[in-house]
Amino acid sequence: MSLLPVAEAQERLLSRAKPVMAVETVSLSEADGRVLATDVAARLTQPPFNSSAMDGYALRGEDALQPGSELLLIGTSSAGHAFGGTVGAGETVRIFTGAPVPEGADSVLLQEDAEKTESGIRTTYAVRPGQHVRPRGQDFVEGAPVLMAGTVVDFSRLTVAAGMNHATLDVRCKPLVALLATGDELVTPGQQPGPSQIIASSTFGIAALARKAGAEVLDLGIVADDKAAITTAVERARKAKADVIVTLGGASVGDHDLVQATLLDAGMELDFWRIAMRPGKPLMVGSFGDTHVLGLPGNPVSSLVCGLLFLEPLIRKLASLPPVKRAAMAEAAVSMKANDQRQDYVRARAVRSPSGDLRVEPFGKQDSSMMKIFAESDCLIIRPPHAPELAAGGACEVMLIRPELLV
Ligand SMILES: Nc1nc2c(c(=O)[nH]1)N[C@H]1C(S)=C(S)[C@@H](COP(=O)(O)OP(=O)(O)OC[C@H]3O[C@@H](n4cnc5c(N)ncnc54)[C@H](O)[C@@H]3O)O[C@H]1N2
Ligand code: MOO
Repeated sequence: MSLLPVAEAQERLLSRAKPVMAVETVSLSEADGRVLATDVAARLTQPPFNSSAMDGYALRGEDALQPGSELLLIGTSSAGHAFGGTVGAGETVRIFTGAPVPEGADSVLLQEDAEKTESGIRTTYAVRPGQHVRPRGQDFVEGAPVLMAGTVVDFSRLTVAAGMNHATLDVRCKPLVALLATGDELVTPGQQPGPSQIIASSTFGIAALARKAGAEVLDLGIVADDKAAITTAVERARKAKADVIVTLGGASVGDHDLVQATLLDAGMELDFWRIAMRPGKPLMVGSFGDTHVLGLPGNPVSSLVCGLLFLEPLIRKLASLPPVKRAAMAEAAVSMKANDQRQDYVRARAVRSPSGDLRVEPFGKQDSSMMKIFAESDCLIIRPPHAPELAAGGACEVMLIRPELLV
C-alpha cells in the first residue's frame, strides 16, 4: 500500500466531518469557550434609564452655559436611589455615577467644577448641554439581537450575555471523543510496572489535547491486545454515541497490532491507513457511519504529532470552532539534511528574536518514543517529502506546539 501525503489525508478526514448540531443549555459559568447555538437578544434595555457617567450635579445645561452660574440644590440621586422630583430652572440635584438623571435635568456637572454655596452650588466651568449623561439604551435595547449564533463565547461575550440578563446560554454540544489505549504492556501511571511493562502515557496527552480543542473525553482505559477486549471497548464507545473513537497503539503491522482487523470485523469502513509522514506513519482513519475512527500509532511522539495534525482539526470542525493557527515561518539555526519520501516533523526549540524572527534548532535525536524531547520542544520543523538539504539560516515552515507562547 502506498503512503498517503499528509495534506491529502487531512483533507479526506476533514471533508467528511460535519459539525455537531445538538444543543445544550449551560450556565454562564460553564459557557466560556462554547459556541452559541442561537442568536442571543437583550432581555432588557441598558442602561435602563438616562444615567450619570460622573459624580457631580444634575442640571439643565442651559442654566450653566457660563462659569459662575448659581444653582439651588433640591435633592440627591445615587445608584439604586433615584430622585423622585423634577429639576426646574436654576435648580440642581447632587448625583453619583450610575444614578438616574432626574426629570428636567439633561446634563451633569463634575463635582470638581462646582463650589458649594449656602443654598447650593456655583459652577466654575462652562457646561456643554448633554454632557456626562448616558442615554437610556445606549448599550443595547430590549429585544435586539446582540450575540449571533456561531459566536465563540469568551470573557467579553460572557459579560454582555450576563448584562442582557441571561443566566444560561444555548450552546452546541461538545463532540464526544472516546479514547482507548491498547497494549498488553501498558499500566496506568502510579502503578509499579512489571519487568516488561511500560506506563500508558500518551492517553493523558491526547485527552488533554482533545479537551483543549473543544471535546468531551470518554476515557475507556487500557485494553489488552485481544480482539474481544478491543471489540467490547469499541462497543462501549459506540453506545456512548462518540463522535470520534481514538485508539492508541496497535496500528502497525506486528502480530499484536490487532486494532484495524478488529475494527473492520466490527463493521468499520476503512478510509485510509499509512501516511507519508515521520513520525506517525501507521495512522489509520475510518468510520462507523458518522462516527470517525482515528487509529493513532503507539509511540507517544507519533500519537501526539498525529493528534496535532489530525485529531485537533477534526475536533475543531466538529465543534464549529476555528482551526488553531500553528503554522509559522522560521529560520533554521543549523543545516538540515535532504529528506526522503516521508514528510518529517522535526522536534525543535524555537526562540523569538527581539526583531520578531523565529529561530529554530532541531534536537539531535528524533526517536518517536522520546517523550522528554517532545515536552522540551517548542515546534516541529516541517521537512516536505524530498526536500533538498537546508543550509543554516535557511527559511523553513514550522508548526508551533504552544502558539500562544511564541506570538
Ligand atoms: N515492520 C514494521 N514495524 C513497524 C512499522 C512498520 O512500518 N513496519 N512502523 C513503525 C512505526 S513508524 C511506528 S510509529 C510503530 C507504531 O506501531 P503501533 O501503533 O502498532 O504501536 P505499538 O506497537 O502498539 O506501540 C509502539 C510503542 O509505543 C508504546 N505504546 C503503545 N501505547 C502506548 C501508550 N498509550 N502510551 C505510551 N506508550 C505506548 C508501546 O509500548 C511500544 O513501545 O510501529 C513501528 N513498527
Ligand atoms: O512513524 Mo513512527 O510514527 O516513526 O514512529
